[in-house]
Amino acid sequence: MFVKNLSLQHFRNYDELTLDSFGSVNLMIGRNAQGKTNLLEAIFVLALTKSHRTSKDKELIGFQQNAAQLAAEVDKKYGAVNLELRLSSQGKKAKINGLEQRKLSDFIGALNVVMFAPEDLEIVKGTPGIRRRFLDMEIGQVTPSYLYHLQQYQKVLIQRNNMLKQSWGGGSDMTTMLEIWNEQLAEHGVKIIKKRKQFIRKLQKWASDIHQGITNGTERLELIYLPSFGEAEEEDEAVLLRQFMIKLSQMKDQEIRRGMTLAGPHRDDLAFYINGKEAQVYGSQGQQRTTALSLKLAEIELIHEEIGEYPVLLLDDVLSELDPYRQTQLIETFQSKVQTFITATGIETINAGKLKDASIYHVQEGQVNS
Ligand SMILES: Nc1ncnc2c1ncn2[C@@H]1O[C@H](COP(=O)(O)OP(=O)(O)OP(=O)(O)O)[C@@H](O)[C@H]1O
Repeated sequence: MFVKNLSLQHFRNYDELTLDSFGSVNLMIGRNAQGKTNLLEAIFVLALTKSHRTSKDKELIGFQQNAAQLAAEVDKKYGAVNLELRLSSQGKKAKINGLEQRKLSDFIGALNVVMFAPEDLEIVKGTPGIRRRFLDMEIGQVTPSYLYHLQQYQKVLIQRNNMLKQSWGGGSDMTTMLEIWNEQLAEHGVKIIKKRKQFIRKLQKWASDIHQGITNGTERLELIYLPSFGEAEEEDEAVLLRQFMIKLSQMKDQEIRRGMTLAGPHRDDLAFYINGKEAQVYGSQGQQRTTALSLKLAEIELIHEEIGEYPVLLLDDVLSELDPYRQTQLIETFQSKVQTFITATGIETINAGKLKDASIYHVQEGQVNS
């Protein structure tokens, strides 16, 4: 997959911008707060209709503006596609080749990206919610139906939680309503859990190989899914459905007392183990960073395996954070097979000698010069 060009209107600090003829490796150089990350973010938003760093679309729209427009032409295995996305307070409008898409999930996946940014360390170190967001974003990119089930699940979850909060005292009316919600929750929840398990199993395969390579064979990385019920290995939908329903009925009294849903994919987590020890608890900062890097590199391979072509790689301010060995390892992974966009404050901060034929862009106060 190859992003040929990008145009932005009222996106972050870009009033009007058109960049043509991107190369295989594109280096965005500039001082802090000039708009380098905003460029990578724009490509990310065109892929997922969401930012990697904020859930508030309003922040993406230029100050004093009502709407932002993003567009790019992407070369894919089966031809070129034109992507357009408009963000405004009324919502999002997405077009592929000029045709408006009824559902955003029909737009997501036309462009695939893998973003690696300093905050990805939080996938290893941070709260379970960050890991679930990581899983949801990554699976959603390659499996649009996952996003549908996620949306439906979240709707049911809100309604079910509202009912639990209203504390009807657990009478028979409530029991009947709960049973209806339970069925809907489990129907969508099971699809989400199954996909997450499959994704983690495949990601584990790539990530552990890559991690071994980066650490010269000294570290064995394992990814372990921590479901809120049942066994991590169970992937049979009928079994999962039964287990989910049983768990919900076991938790009923506790849920009424606490006024919230206590089992389901919204309570799942993912753990990383290095040589048998949990990285979040025992890993050094360096090991946690390498784990995040292995995950991202694994994603590149996984997307390739799933859709038959490589995603676009977005490296935001990360090369300078890696030691020369890891930088080289990373560069060798993407060089000549994955189109890459890299931000850095100065060319001297990265091992530019290893980068072949990089196109260089200078970013200053929302203006870009090549
Ligand atoms: N909605 C917005 N409208 C206008 N400008 C914005 C908006 N959001 C952020 N900015 C501006 O964008 C700039 C930050 O851009 P960006 O995050 O791309 O920085 P950067 O060049 O990657 O810097 P660093 O190297 O520090 O990460 C800031 O000047 C900020 O004021």
